[in-house]
Amino acid sequence: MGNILEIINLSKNYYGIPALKNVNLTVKAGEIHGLVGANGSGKSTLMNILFGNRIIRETGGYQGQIYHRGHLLRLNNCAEAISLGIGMVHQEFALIPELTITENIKLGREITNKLTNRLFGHKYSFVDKKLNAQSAALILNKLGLDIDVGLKVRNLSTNIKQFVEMAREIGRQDLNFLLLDEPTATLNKDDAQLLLNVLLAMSRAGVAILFVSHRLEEIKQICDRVTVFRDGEVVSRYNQGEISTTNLARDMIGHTVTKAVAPTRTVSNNPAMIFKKFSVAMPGEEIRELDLTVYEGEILGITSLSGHGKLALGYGVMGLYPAAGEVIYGKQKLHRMDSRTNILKGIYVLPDDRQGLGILPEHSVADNIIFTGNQVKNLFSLRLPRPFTGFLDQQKAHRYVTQLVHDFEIKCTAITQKIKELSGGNQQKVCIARALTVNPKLLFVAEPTRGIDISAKEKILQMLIETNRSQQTTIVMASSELDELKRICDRIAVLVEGRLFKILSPDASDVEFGLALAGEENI
Ligand SMILES: Nc1ncnc2c1ncn2[C@@H]1O[C@H](COP(=O)(O)OP(=O)(O)OP(=O)(O)O)[C@@H](O)[C@H]1O
Repeated sequence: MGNILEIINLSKNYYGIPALKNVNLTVKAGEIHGLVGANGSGKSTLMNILFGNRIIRETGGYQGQIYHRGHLLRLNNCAEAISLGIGMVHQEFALIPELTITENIKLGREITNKLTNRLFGHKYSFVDKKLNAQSAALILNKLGLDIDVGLKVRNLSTNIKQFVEMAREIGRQDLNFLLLDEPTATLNKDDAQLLLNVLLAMSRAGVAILFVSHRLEEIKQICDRVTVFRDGEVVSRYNQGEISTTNLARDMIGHTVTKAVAPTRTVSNNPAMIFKKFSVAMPGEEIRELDLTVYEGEILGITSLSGHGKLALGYGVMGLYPAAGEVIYGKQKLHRMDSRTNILKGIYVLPDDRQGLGILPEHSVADNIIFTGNQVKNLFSLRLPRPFTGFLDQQKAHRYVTQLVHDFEIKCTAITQKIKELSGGNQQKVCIARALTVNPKLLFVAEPTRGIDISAKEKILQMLIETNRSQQTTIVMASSELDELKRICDRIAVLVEGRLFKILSPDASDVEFGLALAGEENI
């Protein structure tokens, strides 16, 4: 089969710092080609070049040649890529928040009304809302999602947004080359499998796919070939049959990875937080009348299928979506679901929506790490008498941030670098560093290892365990990564349709979890 894509000696610098060095790569028609590498190794940069993303031109372009179906590719913008049949599913979503799910999926290729087509021509015809909605719902059904397609994207959870992004691309008839930047990062195994099946079907239909994932098992399962990046260079390449997750991990990280595991123990039965008939109206991810007790000092896992509520609990407590019911924290009822009030009480929520809620994009890595700790607890302020309070202790902040950047292996040119210039995984590490800086009594984390490479993932899990054990921080971890939950949690709550279905021990088998996630009792 011929090459859809041929890349010759591709290099890219950002402000003189190399992100890609002499990359050579081919992708054949109908091939699924995996791309793996540690955080900051250049994967998204390559994808952005291939999709004509303007950040590439704004930062000085690239060197080397790219051929798409035999023609030299020189893209000025993403619209040109789309017109050539290239599609992209972004790591950080590229959806229009104010439009509905249908409008996002059908944008630019709406089905128009037959009668007005005949009267005014296609260009001036009315959009057939009903048919568009039916078609969007059908595409989402292929991905296993049953949702009201009239909902605005602004209010959706990250995993539902991921389905919408994917649906927008698979609904295209003209697609010949699809770029996927971690499309399964927000999905649990079952949801991810549905998506992988769709990718396999697309490849059988001749679409070439470049597939970035930190889940090496997925790479092994569906890729015809895989290329490994380290520090912007190709370090190895494997054909299907030769792909082993151990080799991929070794090549991309350069060392072996030790898995974080928390020894089992008995936790206190003092409640840290009690939810009584607690509901959160997060569209597509609602929690309905949840009764749940979180115990002091435990790590409680929360999992569910996509759209069944696992992400909404922390958002509800912080008042980011309308909530109803009762929450008792310690011995007192929480009267206000409000971020600042609750942070002062020792509650902190690390959201999964990094771009929307997690980072201050125009600020430095250092500012992002110390921001909440300093704003709310004055952790880095000079201890001066009034009225001289509020000045930053630069040295203390510098020492602290430098240490965390080292411990978390955050890849940045300096702690003064703007966070928006970091790779996605490195931004996520900064968000976690900020949460741990606040040293909360009760920490809600949602998808903490999303987009994180296999080495840093274990470091983050280890840090959560250490914070829990040494600071007695109670942790509620919402995740689609069952394996991670099983390794670090004391108990795991399974939600079905926004309600607590079951609480399982981390030792429960995958079959028991599978049944619970599907809302079925053990036989
Ligand atoms: N806009 C930018 N300005 C400056 N440097 C950037 C910019 N975007 C990316 N970089 C740098 O280029 C390098 C490669 O980043 P890239 O996002 O391509 O990595 P990645 O392999 O996709 O990582 P991840 O797995 O974390 O998504 C990183 O060192 C990053 O800091």
